[in-house]
Amino acid sequence: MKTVVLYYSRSRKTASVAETIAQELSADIVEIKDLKDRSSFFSYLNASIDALRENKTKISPENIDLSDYGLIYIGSPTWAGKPAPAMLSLIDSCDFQGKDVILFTTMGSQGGRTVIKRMQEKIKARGSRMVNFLIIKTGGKEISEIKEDTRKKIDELDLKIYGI
Ligand SMILES: Cc1cc2nc3c(=O)[nH]c(=O)nc-3n(C[C@H](O)[C@H](O)[C@H](O)COP(=O)(O)O)c2cc1C
Repeated sequence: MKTVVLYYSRSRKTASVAETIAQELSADIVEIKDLKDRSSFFSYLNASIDALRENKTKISPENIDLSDYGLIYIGSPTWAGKPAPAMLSLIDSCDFQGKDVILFTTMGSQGGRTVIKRMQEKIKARGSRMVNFLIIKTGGKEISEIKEDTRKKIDELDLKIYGI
């Protein structure tokens, strides 16, 4: 059973978690891009509003063929206690029927639980089940620390036993 890691990342923190997971688990990895420019400091407020309202956004790739995969990791940063719009848009556009899913989120300090809960509801409605989840705190941390924290979590949660 093949594993894939799908993620969105605005400032590369969720990307570093996703890359560590893919490396440790020898999984495929796909980055989802949000076609709305969210790079400037001023887009922060808009990004939070979009997340809070669960506004859809245009993404690339628009959807992903998951038929080769049995286990799917889905990762998003925490935005105003919600998943980033790119990941909710992706979940709505892919076929998750019968898949096992492990969700992960990064956050500065708080709100990760509600992100996991919301993504869990969304994937359940699309016919898959969450088998585990990870929340990684990134506030004040270097990328190397975030990667180390991710490796520790992978061991702690025994994530290598899934998808064998
Ligand atoms: C629009 C926006 C909203 C955010 N809201 C929260 C939040 O509610 N709680 C929190 O702990 N961090 C919040 N953060 C911080 C990010 O969740 C955190 O820095 C995350 O690791 C960034 O991931 P990324 O580098 O993959 O984009 C927010 C960041 C942005 C840009």
